[in-house]
Amino acid sequence: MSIAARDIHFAYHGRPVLAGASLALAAGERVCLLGANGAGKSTLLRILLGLQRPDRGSVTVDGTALAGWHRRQLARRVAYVPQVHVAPFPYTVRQVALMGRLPATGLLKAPGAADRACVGDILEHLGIAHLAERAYTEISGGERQLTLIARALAQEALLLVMDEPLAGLDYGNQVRLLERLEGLTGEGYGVLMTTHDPNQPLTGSQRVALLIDGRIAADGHPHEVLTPEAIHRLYGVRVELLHTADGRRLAFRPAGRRAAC
Ligand SMILES: Nc1ncnc2c1ncn2[C@@H]1O[C@H](COP(=O)(O)OP(=O)(O)OP(=O)(O)O)[C@@H](O)[C@H]1O
Repeated sequence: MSIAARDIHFAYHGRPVLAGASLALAAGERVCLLGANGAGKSTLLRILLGLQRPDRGSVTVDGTALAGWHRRQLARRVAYVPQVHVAPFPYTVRQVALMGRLPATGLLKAPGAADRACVGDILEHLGIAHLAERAYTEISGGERQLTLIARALAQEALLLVMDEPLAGLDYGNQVRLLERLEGLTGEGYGVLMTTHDPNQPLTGSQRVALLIDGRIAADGHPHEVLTPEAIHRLYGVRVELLHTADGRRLAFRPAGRRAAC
């Protein structure tokens, strides 16, 4: 299963944002999309999901143009995990996750026993079963992110598109969420996520794509794509790459800084 955007052009009110961007995601891989603020990452994700129509270019799911998919069929292949938001009503975690069953049950039917069992299994699998009856408005940002992932998994989609899933999470929750995402890709899910931290794809991502000047300027293994030169092109800052004693890539840090003892 795969989703692919090819040669996407898009402008808001005549102001170009995307100018020939191409990006694909297949089941079983984790891809990080990096780009400066305003580069067009969220716009590209929305176009991939069919939430915004490109001015030019095509998006296909399993080789078929988005327009050829029924909305409900598509929802069972590709799921969107938005940035953590506060829900207007205090739905419980279980109710939020159950919303993911809508494409399967239809709007007019209440979820049945099989839907409830499916959601129960997913909450268990993601380690948040103990939160099932808690209000979504009264749990932490990390727990909300996991609840939104549970909703996406309940959709039965194999491809997950996530807009800055790590934003606002403390370090512990970032590590735990990344471990969960790694587990999901190991189970065959495809994960496309945006991030602002160039260190994050150094662990666990199979691919990283750089969105610069409206195009994907590089797309490949993080070790090949993420260089100090690439970080300079992306963000306009000079960095150096730190290595472990045995030569593995560890992290970027601003160039010229002395290490703390
Ligand atoms: N609805 C809109 N109407 C007009 N301009 C928009 C709209 N949404 C986004 N833009 C503009 O399009 C550009 C790309 O926005 P987008 O949100 O896709 O970037 P981004 O890379 O996700 O940014 P960030 O990292 O800051 O979230 C920005 O300059 C933004 O101001």
